[in-house]
Amino acid sequence: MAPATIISSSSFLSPSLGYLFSATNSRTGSVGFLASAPKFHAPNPLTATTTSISLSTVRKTSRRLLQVRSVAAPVEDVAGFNDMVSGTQRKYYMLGGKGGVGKTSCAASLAVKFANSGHPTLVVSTDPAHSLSDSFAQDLTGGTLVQVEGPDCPLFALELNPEKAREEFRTASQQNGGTGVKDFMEGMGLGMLVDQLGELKLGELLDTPPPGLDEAIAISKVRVVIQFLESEEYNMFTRIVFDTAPTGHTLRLLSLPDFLDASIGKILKLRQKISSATSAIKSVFGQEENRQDAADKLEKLRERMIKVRELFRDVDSTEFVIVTIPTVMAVSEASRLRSSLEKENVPVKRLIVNQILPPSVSDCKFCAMKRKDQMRALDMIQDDQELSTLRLIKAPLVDVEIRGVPALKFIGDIIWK
Ligand SMILES: Nc1ncnc2c1ncn2[C@@H]1O[C@H](COP(=O)(O)OP(=O)(O)OP(=O)(O)O)[C@@H](O)[C@H]1O
Repeated sequence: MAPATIISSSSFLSPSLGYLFSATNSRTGSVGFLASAPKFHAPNPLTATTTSISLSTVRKTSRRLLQVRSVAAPVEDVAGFNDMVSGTQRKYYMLGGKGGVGKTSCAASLAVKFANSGHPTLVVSTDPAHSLSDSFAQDLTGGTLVQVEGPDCPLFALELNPEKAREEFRTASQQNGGTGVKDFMEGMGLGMLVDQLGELKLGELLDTPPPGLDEAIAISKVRVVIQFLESEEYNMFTRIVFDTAPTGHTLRLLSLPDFLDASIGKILKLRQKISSATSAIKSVFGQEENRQDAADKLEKLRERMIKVRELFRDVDSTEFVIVTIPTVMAVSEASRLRSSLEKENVPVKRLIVNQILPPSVSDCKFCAMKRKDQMRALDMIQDDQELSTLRLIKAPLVDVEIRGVPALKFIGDIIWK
């Protein structure tokens, strides 16, 4: 058998995890890692067997591997990271998939990698069940930008709070002293049309929003944040990474801008029709200002929705990265997600298959079974017409919890090459 070439290696000292070490073998694709000072177990990258070695040996080996890398090895371009990192124009990456597959870990590690590659980066969570704080091991709650400590370049994080955004939207849509959709509609001069508008489900939309609206509002808030970032003070961000909610939420979110645009468009048209006829009466009752204000707010919401839709579909600046794990269920969901994204014209180029069992020469019965299942799921991807055309990024299951910037850098260096 031809000797393996070590093509990459990395190491870091994590306060909570001890000294971690990784090396990738170009022949087997195996990733060896995990060591905890002063003695630890690490798979030997050359033989894929586990050896007990000391920290100083790891340091020496690590140095040697880095030398090998810098002298002989071409950098593997599995994820096409060079392409992702090149250029200083702003790019948006949305990571999404089934619940629990590792979306947050992949999004956070990408953000760290961008920041360490020289891009001032913002990572935003639109998942109502945020885990960015857990992932970065730092309190990022509160709905405002928080700087993440550790990366070379500025990295900021934002956990959007849909509840808060909905409250703000609700307040904005209410008339003086009024509550709920009826007053809002009356404020729009559309009180008498509430019944006819039932078909537009506006009442439902505002009083009991369908799942996904929270996120749409949150995303529209993102747009506001982005506009804010576009101000001189914040125009430094060149990469924005979104950690999205699980598939169902995200799909509804992607189709919502169209739905809202159409609904709001119809409402505004109706309002226009009746406004000239009733303006005299309205001014007698002194409500014209409020009505105009409500109409302006609705129009602004519509404009934001259009911008969100454009953002989702702009091939030059935006990409949706699907994250999955090698199980039949997760792959099937990833396939459906790709197909739905395609229908929505959302650009997708990459698929991460996360938590793949690293190679081993001595599988236990459980691992052997698990590996077989994973192989089946990976074969499924090859045969799937939605997924087989995507750039496949295989990420190993690591034996530590991916928490904190050093751990994210570690996994990021494996995934994003
Ligand atoms: N490659 C991996 N190896 C080992 N553990 C992993 C890997 N990827 C993710 N994990 C772990 O799996 C758990 C879930 O990961 P993560 O929070 O990133 O998933 P998620 O898809 O964002 O979840 P949710 O849908 O709940 O938001 C975390 O504990 C994370 O550390």
